[in-house]
Formats: sequence, structure tokens, C-alpha cells
Amino acid sequence: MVDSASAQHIRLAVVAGDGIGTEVVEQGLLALESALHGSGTTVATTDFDLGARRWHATGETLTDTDLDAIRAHDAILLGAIGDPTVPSGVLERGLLLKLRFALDHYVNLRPSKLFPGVASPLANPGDVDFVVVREGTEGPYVGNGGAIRVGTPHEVANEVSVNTAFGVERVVRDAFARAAARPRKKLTLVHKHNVLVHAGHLWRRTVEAVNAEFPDVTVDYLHVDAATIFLVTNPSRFDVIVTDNLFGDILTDLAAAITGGIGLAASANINPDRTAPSMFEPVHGSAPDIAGQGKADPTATVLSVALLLEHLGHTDAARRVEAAVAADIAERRGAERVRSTAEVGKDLAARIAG
Ligand SMILES: NC(=O)C1=CN([C@@H]2O[C@H](COP(=O)(O)OP(=O)(O)OC[C@H]3O[C@@H](n4cnc5c(N)ncnc54)[C@H](O)[C@@H]3O)[C@@H](O)[C@H]2O)C=CC1
Ligand SMILES: CC(C)CC(=O)C(=O)O
Ligand SMILES: [Mg+2]
Repeated sequence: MVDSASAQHIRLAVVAGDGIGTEVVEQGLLALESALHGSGTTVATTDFDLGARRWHATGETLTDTDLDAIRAHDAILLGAIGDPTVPSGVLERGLLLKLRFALDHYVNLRPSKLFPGVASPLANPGDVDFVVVREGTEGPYVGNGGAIRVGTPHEVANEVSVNTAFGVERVVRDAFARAAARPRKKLTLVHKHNVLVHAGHLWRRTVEAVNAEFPDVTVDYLHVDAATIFLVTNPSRFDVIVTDNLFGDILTDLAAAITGGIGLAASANINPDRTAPSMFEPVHGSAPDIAGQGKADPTATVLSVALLLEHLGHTDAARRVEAAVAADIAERRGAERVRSTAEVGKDLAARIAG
């Protein structure tokens, strides 16, 4: 199928990672191949052996050499990182977050859409179609902390959230631009400025200041605890949400749950300045409880491939992937048989091919 984007050669770094990461990435790559078939655009993939296996074998998570090699690509497709045999945090911090920070993925974009036919746990979900713009390089995830007297009754453990005017402003501006480009033009800042007064007020002031550049955008504010209420009772009130790294992480698992489950939730870690490749991955983790059983839904990864295609200018191909997913999802409800990861991937690839 011919795409509107001019033919490209895409150098794709593939980090399948741990657990179900390897299973879903395989299906994501099938979808990508199917979406670009006949377009003249070619894809050359480089597999990066990163994750638990590598750590056990070498003690390495992500070396400078790995990073340099990854930088030489146009985009990254990532499955999931994290394994119960590795101390919690080693791979998540030393690999996943390191990639996001080093490649300056300051916009962590997480769309939430209730596809027609999808069963939501909400009785009356309404028309749910919003996007969370989660800050991706700051907040409590930067590793600014420490603990003293560890393991004693007098232990003190700190995890300091870092919020810079530079970092907040650039992600807020991106969120405003996204809101301005959407029909409803509404931006909701989610924070907790009644308690987190230093960071919260920086976010609030920044949103107020940048709003002057986007006068068409209506601004709303919710404390994060209240936001969890409205995500369940009235999710259609949201259009674009902008929030920090931690709140965005939590809210997007909830957003996934109300829109059909974590197996459908896609994300993009975007470097808007294009100084390094952006990274596309499902919202979910490595799901050790179902790993290796062919039970993982690869749809989130396939939808992440749509975000990747869009980012690289292959808009038509991205729309075809989304349409294939929508059509597949519409037929899932009441289906007699649960399909395996590979079967869903194969069906999606066939639908994309048309
Ligand atoms: N981006 C990433 O690589 C992420 C990594 N993690 C890591 O993954 C590991 C497991 O974390 P959890 O908190 O259990 O979160 P998780 O997202 O891996 O799993 C939560 C629940 O959702 C289910 N699930 C997840 N993806 C699914 C899919 N595609 N299809 C069907 N069911 C699916 C799992 O079976 C599990 O019951 C940890 O090491 C964690 O740090 C967690 C979140 C994101
Ligand atoms: C494992 C964390 C570092 C990341 C996470 O949960 C996420 O980005 O959704
Ligand atoms: Mg998460």
C-alpha cells in the first residue's frame, strides 16, 4: 500500500527486554512490516540484548556503547523491562529510565481511547478519548534520594522529586500544542499543589504562563486524588492531561483499565527536538505472571507501532494500523475462543495488509 510519506529507510532499534516483552515485540514487528509493505519504505532492525539475561551474564544494564549504538537509529521499539530474578529497580532504573533520560524523552505520550465494542468496567463510560502527556525525564524518578540507617528501626529513606522550570515548561508547552490541535482544546493539569507546594506551584504557574500563548485552550486543574475519581466516574471530561512523571505513571494504568485493559494501552517516549530517537512501547510491564504462556495481548505494542509510524511521518500507515486494531477489537466481545499472543498478532497483521 502506498503511503503519503516519502519512502524512507527506517533504522529501528529493538529492545524486546524481559518477560512478555519478547512476545509482544515480535507481533509489533509483524504489524510494522505489514503496514509498510509495498510502500517503498524499508526497515532495518537491530536487536539489543538488554534486560535480565544480559544482567545475569555480565552485570551490565545499559552501557555507553549500547547507548551510542541506539542513538544511531531512527526510533526504538521496546517491549518491557523488569524481571523477578533481578533486584527491583536495577533494570527499571539502570535500563528503562536511563534510556528515557539519556535520550531526552521528555514527552511520555499515553493516549486513552475506548474503542467501540470494548468492554469497560465502567457502567456508562461515555465517549472516552483523551491523551496523557506525562513528563518523562524529571520528578521523583530521577534517582535523587538515598537512605540512611538502612534496615534499622531508624531508617530514613528519601526520594526527592526534581522539577525544573526548563523541564516543566517544555512539557507543558508540548501539551498545550497537542490540546490546541484537538477539537475540544482542553488541558487538565493534574498535580497536588495543595500539599506539594514547591513543585505543584511551579507546575501551576507554568501552565498559567504558557496558556497566554494558547488562548483557545481551556485550562482545568485537578488534584491527583480527585483526578482518579473523575477517571472512573466521568472520564469523558478529559481531553489532554499534563502531569508529572509519577502521577502520569499511575494515572495511565488506571486509564488503561477503564478503556479495555492494560493489554491495549500504547505509549510513546518522545524527544520532540529529535536530538535522539524516540521510543515506542506498551504501557504495561513484563508481566512475569503470564510470561512465556502466549497469553499476553500484543495490541498495546501494535498500537505503539502506530505511534511510531506517525512520529516518522507515515500517517496513512499509522491510521491503517489503528483501523485494523479497532476492527479486531470490535469482534473480540463475546468471541468463543481466546486467541494466543501470536494469533492476535497474525490476525492484526492480516487486517493491516487489508
Ligand atoms: N515499561 C516497562 O518496561 C515497565 C516495566 N514494569 C516492570 O514489569 C514488571 C512487572 O510489573 P507489574 O507491576 O506486574 O506490571 P505489569 O504491567 O507487568 O502487569 C500488571 C498486570 O497486567 C497484566 N498484563 C500486563 N501486560 C499485559 C498484556 N499485554 N496482556 C495481558 N495482560 C497483561 C499482567 O499479567 C499483570 O497481571 C516489574 O519488574 C516492573 O518494574 C512495569 C511497568 C512498565
Ligand atoms: C517501570 C517504571 C520505570 C516505568 C513504568 O511503570 C511506566 O513507565 O509505566
Ligand atoms: Mg507504569
